[in-house]
Amino acid sequence: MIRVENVTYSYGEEPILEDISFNEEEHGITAIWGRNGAGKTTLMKLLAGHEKPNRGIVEIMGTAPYNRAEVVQYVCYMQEEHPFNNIWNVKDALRFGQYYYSNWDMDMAKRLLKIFKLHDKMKISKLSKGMKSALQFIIGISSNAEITILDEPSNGLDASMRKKMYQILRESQEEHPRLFLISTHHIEEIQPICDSIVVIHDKGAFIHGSIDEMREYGIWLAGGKDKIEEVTDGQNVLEVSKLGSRLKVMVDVPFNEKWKETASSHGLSIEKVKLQDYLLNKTEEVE
Ligand SMILES: Nc1ncnc2c1ncn2[C@@H]1O[C@H](COP(=O)(O)OP(=O)(O)OP(=O)(O)O)[C@@H](O)[C@H]1O
Repeated sequence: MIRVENVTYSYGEEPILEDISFNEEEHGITAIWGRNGAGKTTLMKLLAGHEKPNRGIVEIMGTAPYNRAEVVQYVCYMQEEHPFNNIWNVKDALRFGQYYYSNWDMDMAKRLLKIFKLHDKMKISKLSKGMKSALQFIIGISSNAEITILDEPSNGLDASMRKKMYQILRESQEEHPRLFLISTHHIEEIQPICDSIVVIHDKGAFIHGSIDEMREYGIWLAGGKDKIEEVTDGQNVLEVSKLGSRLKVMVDVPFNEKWKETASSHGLSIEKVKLQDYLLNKTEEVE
């Protein structure tokens, strides 16, 4: 469905993305995570055909998307600040969706308007940040596009609305299997509904894999300094804090039986690191 091969892209002299590659062959929900300015939006623009790679191949359903109108039949891309016409109301935005996307579901769009407390006649220019995010999300879901790309869809939404959003996303994906690519800073919240994850950092440092595997990684060990040093010898230690004579360290290994036994036999406490903390530390190490 998506092929990105050895892609490099720069706005100026310095590349933002450098020699990145990943394929997405299956339907599902993929989270795109990275720190501010890492290049998430840039990657999404390349996939939606808004930008052209300087080097490498980007393909959507076998076609390079840049400047290809026909790719619209496969891709719905909702940008973070989607440029709606200023004089439009909510109904106009839904009509725009109906016009562009051949599998558009107007009944779904109307149902979602109620859930997110939006009305046909509301002027888009007067919507709050969260309401505008909700409208963009509604268009993304109702498009039923084979590939739906949502840039920071939860921007400005409160916790209860975000919860509804994740639930709708998963249900919609199960009802109409397709590929969602979703950039987010709320990785801890969205990870339970995701199948895979893309982590962008520092140009070429790029990870793509199953979220189940990624979730397994990262443990906290706490206990006596000597014991900690003994068991972490040769391991990738991502964070260290001193608690008097004790140490607490984050180690880049899976939270599995082997490590639970090692911790127990050395009198150390062990805990799983949250995915968000793990990724923050993981992307710290190559800076
Ligand atoms: N049109 C542009 N012209 C020049 N530089 C740009 C342009 N758009 C983005 N950049 C730069 O490219 C880098 C990556 O930006 P991008 O928006 O892709 O990051 P992001 O991961 O989506 O960030 P955020 O999480 O803050 O939204 C940043 O350094 C940004 O300043």
